[in-house]
Amino acid sequence: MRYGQLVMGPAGSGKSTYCATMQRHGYDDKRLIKVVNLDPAAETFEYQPFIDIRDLIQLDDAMEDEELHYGPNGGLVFCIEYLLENSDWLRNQLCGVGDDEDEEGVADGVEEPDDDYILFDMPGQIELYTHLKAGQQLAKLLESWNFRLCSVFLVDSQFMIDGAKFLSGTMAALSVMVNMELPHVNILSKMDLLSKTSKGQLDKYLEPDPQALLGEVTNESSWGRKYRKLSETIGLLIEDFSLVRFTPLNINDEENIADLLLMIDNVIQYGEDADVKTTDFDPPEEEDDDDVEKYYHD
Ligand SMILES: Nc1nc2c(ncn2[C@@H]2O[C@H](COP(=O)(O)OP(=O)(O)OP(=O)(O)O)[C@@H](O)[C@H]2O)c(=O)[nH]1
Ligand SMILES: [Mg+2]
Repeated sequence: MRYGQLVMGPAGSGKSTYCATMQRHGYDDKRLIKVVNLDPAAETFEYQPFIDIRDLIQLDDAMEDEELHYGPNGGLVFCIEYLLENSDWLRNQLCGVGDDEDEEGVADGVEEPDDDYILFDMPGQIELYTHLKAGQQLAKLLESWNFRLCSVFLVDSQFMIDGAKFLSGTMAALSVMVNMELPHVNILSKMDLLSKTSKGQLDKYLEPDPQALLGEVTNESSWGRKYRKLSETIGLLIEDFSLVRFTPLNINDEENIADLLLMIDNVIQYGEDADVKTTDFDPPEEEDDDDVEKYYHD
């Protein structure tokens, strides 16, 4: 089994910084956390990439191509689709097969390494995860290569300190959750940049009281007043089903980083395999009640 976090979020929300922070935290803990850069437009980052999509395709390739003629946004989507079409390349890289061996296709005999822990630093093109299928296809591909995955969705905390923004950030997180169909963790990034007052404002939303929150949303603008009932219903829905929760991250606070990593480890059941009991006794047919009872009891 291998473990992976798909690190997603809007442009500039702190994805690459999060990956670098986790990798450094891992080093300090003598734990190897690899990072794969899947952003073809990335220029610099502070982590050591284990694999870099730019070795396969760069955004400029898609934009400068005479036939494709993409702008930056369409170009980015094209690059990710190109990666999915050339998934052999990614699989070879993930299995540590060098480029010169690629010619022979994916080496069928190549074993996937065990216990790898990999963060996938994704592009800030939110539609890849909210409604396009590319994000989900990548997840399915990785799962077929033995990865146990979790979505990690970052939202900049500076954009979450009033009711209307909080509601729209929450809806974005919800659409990623629904579209990706993976265990999901939301992070409020850049907490170190919030003033004391803003932190206080944010606290109110972290344990949301929809009435207080929506009172604010709905009084703010004429739109808010007009659609008061709609906003209230959305707020109550999120509250009732505990659909969306955010965990704050201050990258200067080691304890905060450690707690967050532990939480995500639990979500992907990293390190728990030793406790998983398996059985080679096939579940019996439903009709035989005694056998069914014995199986589950055992
Ligand atoms: N102070 C502070 N700055 C941060 C933090 N996270 C990111 N930044 C800054 O915010 C900017 C964007 O951060 P990135 O990590 O590149 O964000 P990203 O989500 O990878 O951006 P794209 O890949 O362009 O979508 C950079 O200038 C970072 O230094 C944080 O936790 N604290
Ligand atoms: Mg980035």
